[in-house]
Amino acid sequence: MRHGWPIAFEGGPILLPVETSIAREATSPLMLISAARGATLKLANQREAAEPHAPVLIRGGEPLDLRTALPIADPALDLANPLKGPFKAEHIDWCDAALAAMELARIAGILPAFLVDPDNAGEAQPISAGDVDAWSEPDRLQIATRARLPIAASETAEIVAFRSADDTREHVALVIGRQQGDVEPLVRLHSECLTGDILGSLKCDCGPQLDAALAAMAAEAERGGWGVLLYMRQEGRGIGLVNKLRAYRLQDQGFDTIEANQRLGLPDEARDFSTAARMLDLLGVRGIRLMTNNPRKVVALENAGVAVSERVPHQLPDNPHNARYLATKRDKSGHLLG
Ligand SMILES: Nc1nc2c(ncn2[C@@H]2O[C@H](COP(=O)(O)OP(=O)(O)OP(=O)(O)O)[C@@H](O)[C@H]2O)c(=O)[nH]1
Ligand SMILES: [Zn+2]
Repeated sequence: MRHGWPIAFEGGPILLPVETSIAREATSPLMLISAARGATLKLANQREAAEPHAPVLIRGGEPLDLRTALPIADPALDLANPLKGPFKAEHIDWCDAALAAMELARIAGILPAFLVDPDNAGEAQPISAGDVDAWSEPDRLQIATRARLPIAASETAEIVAFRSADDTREHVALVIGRQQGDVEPLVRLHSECLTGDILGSLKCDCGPQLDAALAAMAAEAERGGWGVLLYMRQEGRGIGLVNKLRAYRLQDQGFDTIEANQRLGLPDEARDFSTAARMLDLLGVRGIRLMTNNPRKVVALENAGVAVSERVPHQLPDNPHNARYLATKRDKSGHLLG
Protein backbone atom coordinates (compact mmCIF):
# COMPACT_ATOMS: atom_id res chain seq x y z
CA MET A 1 0.00 0.00 0.00
CA ARG A 2 2.72 2.41 1.00
CA HIS A 3 4.61 1.54 -2.18
CA GLY A 4 1.50 2.44 -4.16
CA TRP A 5 1.24 -0.95 -5.81
CA PRO A 6 -2.10 -2.06 -7.21
CA ILE A 7 -3.55 -4.97 -5.26
CA ALA A 8 -5.70 -7.80 -6.56
CA PHE A 9 -8.00 -9.10 -3.85
CA GLU A 10 -9.14 -12.67 -4.17
CA GLY A 11 -12.76 -12.44 -5.34
CA GLY A 12 -12.52 -8.70 -6.01
CA PRO A 13 -11.28 -6.20 -8.56
CA ILE A 14 -7.85 -4.58 -8.83
CA LEU A 15 -7.58 -1.67 -6.42
CA LEU A 16 -5.05 1.13 -6.79
CA PRO A 17 -4.43 3.36 -3.73
CA VAL A 18 -5.09 6.95 -4.81
CA GLU A 19 -2.69 8.63 -2.40
CA THR A 20 0.43 6.60 -3.12
CA SER A 21 -0.11 5.04 -6.58
CA ILE A 22 3.06 4.46 -8.59
CA ALA A 23 0.99 4.06 -11.76
CA ARG A 24 0.72 7.78 -12.50
CA GLU A 25 -1.25 7.31 -15.76
CA ALA A 26 -3.98 5.12 -14.29
CA THR A 27 -7.63 6.00 -14.94
CA SER A 28 -10.98 4.51 -13.95
CA PRO A 29 -14.62 5.63 -13.84
CA LEU A 30 -14.99 3.78 -10.50
CA MET A 31 -13.59 4.63 -7.10
CA LEU A 32 -13.86 2.94 -3.70
CA ILE A 33 -14.18 5.50 -0.89
CA SER A 34 -15.60 5.69 2.63
CA ALA A 35 -19.25 6.29 3.42
CA ALA A 36 -18.21 9.46 5.27
CA ARG A 37 -16.54 10.76 2.15
CA GLY A 38 -19.56 9.73 0.10
CA ALA A 39 -21.82 11.72 2.40
CA THR A 40 -19.61 14.81 2.12
CA LEU A 41 -19.67 14.46 -1.69
CA LYS A 42 -23.49 14.29 -1.55
CA LEU A 43 -23.84 11.12 -3.56
CA ALA A 44 -26.98 11.06 -5.67
CA ASN A 45 -28.31 7.68 -4.48
CA GLN A 46 -26.23 6.70 -1.49
CA ARG A 47 -27.77 4.17 0.84
CA GLU A 48 -27.55 4.75 4.59
CA ALA A 49 -24.22 3.33 5.73
CA ALA A 50 -23.86 2.14 9.31
CA GLU A 51 -20.23 3.22 9.76
CA PRO A 52 -18.48 6.33 8.42
CA HIS A 53 -15.54 4.12 7.40
CA ALA A 54 -17.66 1.57 5.55
CA PRO A 55 -16.71 1.23 1.86
CA VAL A 56 -18.78 2.86 -0.89
CA LEU A 57 -18.32 2.39 -4.63
CA ILE A 58 -18.82 5.53 -6.71
CA ARG A 59 -18.97 6.19 -10.45
CA GLY A 60 -18.04 9.57 -11.88
CA GLY A 61 -19.41 11.06 -15.11
CA GLU A 62 -15.95 10.89 -16.67
CA PRO A 63 -13.02 8.58 -16.00
CA LEU A 64 -10.99 9.72 -12.99
CA ASP A 65 -7.23 10.05 -13.05
CA LEU A 66 -5.03 10.43 -9.97
CA ARG A 67 -5.12 14.23 -10.17
CA THR A 68 -8.91 14.32 -10.07
CA ALA A 69 -9.18 11.40 -7.63
CA LEU A 70 -7.02 12.92 -4.87
CA PRO A 71 -9.40 15.77 -3.94
CA ILE A 72 -12.20 13.18 -3.83
CA ALA A 73 -10.10 11.14 -1.39
CA ASP A 74 -8.81 13.89 0.90
CA PRO A 75 -11.25 16.00 2.95
CA ALA A 76 -8.43 18.31 3.97
CA LEU A 77 -8.43 19.55 0.34
CA ASP A 78 -12.15 20.40 0.31
CA LEU A 79 -11.73 24.12 0.95
CA ALA A 80 -9.37 24.43 -2.01
CA ASN A 81 -11.45 22.16 -4.30
CA PRO A 82 -15.12 22.79 -3.53
CA LEU A 83 -16.68 21.49 -6.78
CA LYS A 84 -16.61 17.75 -7.43
CA GLY A 85 -18.98 15.28 -9.02
CA PRO A 86 -21.71 14.44 -9.64
CA PHE A 87 -21.18 10.82 -8.57
CA LYS A 88 -23.49 7.87 -8.31
CA ALA A 89 -23.17 5.11 -5.69
CA GLU A 90 -23.07 1.57 -7.08
CA HIS A 91 -23.69 -1.80 -5.46
CA ILE A 92 -20.56 -3.67 -4.27
CA ASP A 93 -20.69 -7.43 -4.76
CA TRP A 94 -17.17 -7.98 -3.37
CA CYS A 95 -17.84 -6.73 0.16
CA ASP A 96 -15.13 -8.72 1.98
CA ALA A 97 -12.44 -7.42 -0.36
CA ALA A 98 -13.77 -3.85 -0.03
CA LEU A 99 -13.73 -4.04 3.79
CA ALA A 100 -10.24 -5.55 3.80
CA ALA A 101 -8.99 -2.82 1.46
CA MET A 102 -10.27 -0.09 3.79
CA GLU A 103 -8.58 -1.82 6.73
CA LEU A 104 -5.32 -2.13 4.77
CA ALA A 105 -5.38 1.59 4.01
CA ARG A 106 -5.78 2.32 7.72
CA ILE A 107 -2.92 0.00 8.65
CA ALA A 108 -0.72 1.59 5.97
CA GLY A 109 -1.67 5.07 7.24
CA ILE A 110 -2.92 6.30 3.86
CA LEU A 111 -6.23 7.78 2.69
CA PRO A 112 -8.89 5.06 2.29
CA ALA A 113 -9.54 5.60 -1.42
CA PHE A 114 -8.85 3.41 -4.45
CA LEU A 115 -9.32 3.49 -8.21
CA VAL A 116 -11.19 0.30 -9.10
CA ASP A 117 -10.04 -1.92 -11.99
CA PRO A 118 -8.11 0.99 -13.51
CA ASP A 119 -6.53 1.10 -16.96
CA ASN A 120 -2.73 1.45 -16.96
CA ALA A 121 -2.41 0.20 -13.37
CA GLY A 122 0.53 -2.15 -13.97
CA GLU A 123 0.95 -5.56 -12.40
CA ALA A 124 -1.16 -6.14 -9.28
CA GLN A 125 -0.07 -7.90 -6.07
CA PRO A 126 -2.37 -10.77 -5.18
CA ILE A 127 -3.83 -10.69 -1.65
CA SER A 128 -6.75 -12.27 0.20
CA ALA A 129 -8.97 -10.76 2.88
CA GLY A 130 -7.68 -13.51 5.21
CA ASP A 131 -4.11 -12.21 4.79
CA VAL A 132 -5.16 -8.97 6.47
CA ASP A 133 -6.62 -10.85 9.46
CA ALA A 134 -3.55 -13.08 9.75
CA TRP A 135 -1.30 -10.04 9.73
CA SER A 136 -2.94 -8.57 12.82
CA GLU A 137 -3.05 -11.84 14.79
CA PRO A 138 -1.48 -11.09 18.24
CA ASP A 139 -0.13 -14.64 18.59
CA ARG A 140 2.43 -13.86 15.89
CA LEU A 141 4.16 -11.45 18.25
CA GLN A 142 7.36 -12.67 19.93
CA ILE A 143 10.03 -11.17 22.18
CA ALA A 144 12.90 -10.16 19.88
CA THR A 145 15.43 -9.07 22.49
CA ARG A 146 15.81 -7.37 25.86
CA ALA A 147 18.44 -5.14 27.45
CA ARG A 148 19.16 -3.15 30.58
CA LEU A 149 18.12 0.48 29.99
CA PRO A 150 18.73 3.01 32.76
CA ILE A 151 16.39 5.98 32.13
CA ALA A 152 16.01 9.39 33.75
CA ALA A 153 13.08 8.18 35.85
CA SER A 154 14.74 4.96 37.01
CA GLU A 155 18.19 3.44 36.74
CA THR A 156 16.82 -0.08 37.14
CA ALA A 157 14.77 -0.28 33.94
CA GLU A 158 14.91 -3.00 31.31
CA ILE A 159 13.60 -2.66 27.76
CA VAL A 160 11.98 -5.59 25.97
CA ALA A 161 11.38 -5.37 22.21
CA PHE A 162 8.65 -7.31 20.39
CA ARG A 163 8.31 -8.23 16.75
CA SER A 164 5.79 -9.96 14.55
CA ALA A 165 6.33 -11.47 11.09
CA ASP A 166 5.51 -9.04 8.23
CA ASP A 167 4.81 -6.13 10.60
CA THR A 168 7.57 -3.53 10.59
CA ARG A 169 6.30 -1.85 13.78
CA GLU A 170 8.31 -2.84 16.85
CA HIS A 171 6.44 -2.49 20.13
CA VAL A 172 8.44 -2.19 23.35
CA ALA A 173 7.90 -2.71 27.04
CA LEU A 174 9.85 -1.03 29.79
CA VAL A 175 10.06 -3.01 33.02
CA ILE A 176 10.87 -0.77 35.98
CA GLY A 177 12.00 -2.36 39.23
CA ARG A 178 12.42 -6.08 39.93
CA GLN A 179 9.78 -8.34 38.36
CA GLN A 180 8.04 -10.43 41.01
CA GLY A 181 5.45 -13.07 40.19
CA ASP A 182 3.55 -12.56 43.43
CA VAL A 183 3.29 -8.74 43.16
CA GLU A 184 0.98 -7.15 40.57
CA PRO A 185 2.80 -4.47 38.57
CA LEU A 186 1.56 -0.95 37.93
CA VAL A 187 1.00 -0.90 34.15
CA ARG A 188 0.58 1.92 31.66
CA LEU A 189 -0.58 1.03 28.15
CA HIS A 190 0.66 3.96 26.11
CA SER A 191 -0.07 4.40 22.41
CA GLU A 192 2.55 6.14 20.32
CA CYS A 193 2.09 9.88 19.84
CA LEU A 194 5.08 11.36 18.06
CA THR A 195 3.77 14.90 18.43
CA GLY A 196 3.06 14.56 22.15
CA ASP A 197 5.76 12.13 23.28
CA ILE A 198 8.70 13.66 21.40
CA LEU A 199 7.76 17.19 20.38
CA GLY A 200 5.85 18.29 23.46
CA SER A 201 2.58 18.93 21.61
CA LEU A 202 -0.01 20.73 23.71
CA LYS A 203 -2.92 19.38 21.61
CA CYS A 204 -3.16 16.17 23.67
CA ASP A 205 -2.14 14.85 27.09
CA CYS A 206 0.18 12.05 25.89
CA GLY A 207 3.57 13.55 26.81
CA PRO A 208 2.67 14.47 30.41
CA GLN A 209 0.88 11.10 30.82
CA LEU A 210 4.00 9.24 29.66
CA ASP A 211 6.31 11.18 31.98
CA ALA A 212 3.94 10.84 34.95
CA ALA A 213 3.53 7.09 34.34
CA LEU A 214 7.30 6.52 34.36
CA ALA A 215 7.63 8.59 37.53
CA ALA A 216 4.84 6.63 39.23
CA MET A 217 6.44 3.30 38.31
CA ALA A 218 9.83 4.46 39.56
CA ALA A 219 8.20 5.44 42.88
CA GLU A 220 6.53 2.03 42.97
CA ALA A 221 9.92 0.34 42.45
CA GLU A 222 11.39 2.45 45.28
CA ARG A 223 8.69 0.99 47.53
CA GLY A 224 9.63 -2.57 46.51
CA GLY A 225 7.02 -2.96 43.78
CA TRP A 226 7.46 -2.75 40.02
CA GLY A 227 5.92 -1.35 36.86
CA VAL A 228 5.54 -2.08 33.15
CA LEU A 229 5.14 0.55 30.44
CA LEU A 230 3.81 -0.88 27.19
CA TYR A 231 4.72 1.45 24.33
CA MET A 232 2.49 0.49 21.44
CA ARG A 233 3.23 1.62 17.91
CA GLN A 234 -0.31 2.57 17.07
CA GLU A 235 0.01 6.27 16.42
CA GLY A 236 -3.13 8.40 16.23
CA ARG A 237 -5.38 5.74 17.82
CA GLY A 238 -4.32 3.43 15.00
CA ILE A 239 -4.67 5.69 11.94
CA GLY A 240 -0.98 6.59 11.66
CA LEU A 241 0.90 9.87 11.91
CA VAL A 242 0.01 11.37 8.53
CA ASN A 243 -3.69 10.66 8.88
CA LYS A 244 -3.58 12.03 12.46
CA LEU A 245 -2.11 15.25 11.12
CA ARG A 246 -4.85 15.36 8.47
CA ALA A 247 -7.29 14.98 11.36
CA TYR A 248 -5.57 17.92 13.08
CA ARG A 249 -6.20 20.03 9.97
CA LEU A 250 -9.88 19.12 10.18
CA GLN A 251 -9.87 19.92 13.90
CA ASP A 252 -8.63 23.39 12.98
CA GLN A 253 -11.78 23.67 10.81
CA GLY A 254 -13.92 22.98 13.90
CA PHE A 255 -14.34 19.18 13.98
CA ASP A 256 -13.60 17.38 17.24
CA THR A 257 -11.10 14.51 17.57
CA ILE A 258 -13.73 11.84 16.83
CA GLU A 259 -15.49 13.65 13.99
CA ALA A 260 -12.15 14.41 12.32
CA ASN A 261 -11.19 10.71 12.11
CA GLN A 262 -14.65 9.84 10.82
CA ARG A 263 -14.58 12.56 8.19
CA LEU A 264 -11.36 11.05 6.87
CA GLY A 265 -13.25 7.77 6.42
CA LEU A 266 -11.30 6.13 9.24
CA PRO A 267 -12.44 4.57 12.53
CA ASP A 268 -12.32 7.00 15.44
CA GLU A 269 -10.75 4.22 17.55
CA ALA A 270 -8.67 1.54 15.83
CA ARG A 271 -6.25 0.55 18.55
CA ASP A 272 -5.47 -3.09 19.09
CA PHE A 273 -5.38 -3.83 22.80
CA SER A 274 -5.10 -7.60 22.37
CA THR A 275 -1.51 -7.10 21.21
CA ALA A 276 -0.84 -5.36 24.54
CA ALA A 277 -2.33 -8.39 26.32
CA ARG A 278 -0.03 -10.64 24.28
CA MET A 279 2.98 -8.56 25.36
CA LEU A 280 2.01 -8.95 29.02
CA ASP A 281 1.55 -12.67 28.49
CA LEU A 282 5.00 -12.98 26.89
CA LEU A 283 6.43 -11.12 29.90
CA GLY A 284 4.71 -13.60 32.21
CA VAL A 285 2.34 -10.98 33.65
CA ARG A 286 -1.21 -12.18 34.39
CA GLY A 287 -2.64 -9.58 36.79
CA ILE A 288 -2.11 -5.82 36.73
CA ARG A 289 -3.07 -2.44 38.16
CA LEU A 290 -3.77 -0.29 35.13
CA MET A 291 -3.11 3.45 34.96
CA THR A 292 -5.86 4.88 32.74
CA ASN A 293 -8.95 7.07 32.61
CA ASN A 294 -10.38 4.96 29.79
CA PRO A 295 -12.71 2.17 31.01
CA ARG A 296 -12.68 0.66 27.49
CA LYS A 297 -8.99 -0.15 27.90
CA VAL A 298 -9.78 -2.08 31.09
CA VAL A 299 -12.56 -4.03 29.37
CA ALA A 300 -10.43 -4.72 26.27
CA LEU A 301 -7.53 -6.07 28.35
CA GLU A 302 -9.83 -8.19 30.51
CA ASN A 303 -11.48 -9.62 27.38
CA ALA A 304 -7.99 -10.50 26.15
CA GLY A 305 -7.29 -12.47 29.33
CA VAL A 306 -5.51 -9.93 31.58
CA ALA A 307 -6.86 -9.64 35.13
CA VAL A 308 -7.10 -5.91 35.96
CA SER A 309 -7.45 -5.72 39.74
CA GLU A 310 -7.49 -1.93 39.90
CA ARG A 311 -7.90 1.09 37.60
CA VAL A 312 -5.49 3.79 38.75
CA PRO A 313 -6.69 7.23 37.53
CA HIS A 314 -4.16 9.00 35.33
CA GLN A 315 -5.39 12.54 34.82
CA LEU A 316 -2.95 15.39 34.16
CA PRO A 317 -3.68 19.14 34.17
CA ASP A 318 -5.19 20.47 30.92
CA ASN A 319 -4.11 23.50 28.88
CA PRO A 320 -5.97 25.83 26.47
CA HIS A 321 -4.96 23.69 23.45
CA ASN A 322 -6.10 20.29 24.73
CA ALA A 323 -9.14 21.28 26.83
CA ARG A 324 -11.61 20.50 24.01
CA TYR A 325 -9.83 17.22 23.20
CA LEU A 326 -10.12 16.11 26.83
CA ALA A 327 -13.75 17.24 27.02
CA THR A 328 -14.52 15.17 23.90
CA LYS A 329 -12.83 12.13 25.47
CA ARG A 330 -14.99 12.63 28.58
CA ASP A 331 -18.28 13.36 26.77
CA LYS A 332 -18.08 11.02 23.78
CA SER A 333 -15.53 8.27 24.59
CA GLY A 334 -16.50 7.65 28.21
CA HIS A 335 -13.19 8.68 29.78
CA LEU A 336 -13.43 9.21 33.52
CA LEU A 337 -12.10 12.76 33.72
CA GLY A 338 -13.06 15.20 36.47
N1 LIG B 1 -6.56 10.30 15.57
C1 LIG B 1 -6.19 11.02 16.62
N2 LIG B 1 -5.38 10.44 17.53
C2 LIG B 1 -5.02 11.18 18.59
C3 LIG B 1 -5.43 12.51 18.78
N3 LIG B 1 -4.88 12.96 19.91
C4 LIG B 1 -4.16 11.94 20.44
N4 LIG B 1 -4.24 10.87 19.64
C5 LIG B 1 -3.68 9.53 19.84
O1 LIG B 1 -4.31 8.94 20.95
C6 LIG B 1 -3.43 7.99 21.53
C7 LIG B 1 -3.29 8.31 23.00
O2 LIG B 1 -4.37 7.85 23.70
P1 LIG B 1 -4.04 7.32 25.19
O3 LIG B 1 -3.69 8.50 26.05
O4 LIG B 1 -3.11 6.16 25.14
O5 LIG B 1 -5.34 6.64 25.62
P2 LIG B 1 -6.72 7.11 26.04
O6 LIG B 1 -7.72 6.28 25.37
O7 LIG B 1 -6.82 8.57 25.84
O8 LIG B 1 -6.83 6.76 27.59
P3 LIG B 1 -5.92 7.06 28.85
O9 LIG B 1 -5.35 5.73 29.20
O10 LIG B 1 -6.87 7.56 29.88
O11 LIG B 1 -4.88 8.08 28.48
C8 LIG B 1 -2.12 8.14 20.82
O12 LIG B 1 -1.99 7.11 19.84
C9 LIG B 1 -2.22 9.50 20.14
O13 LIG B 1 -1.45 9.60 18.97
C10 LIG B 1 -6.28 13.08 17.78
O14 LIG B 1 -6.75 14.21 17.87
N5 LIG B 1 -6.62 12.29 16.73
ZN1 LIG C 1 -0.88 12.69 21.87
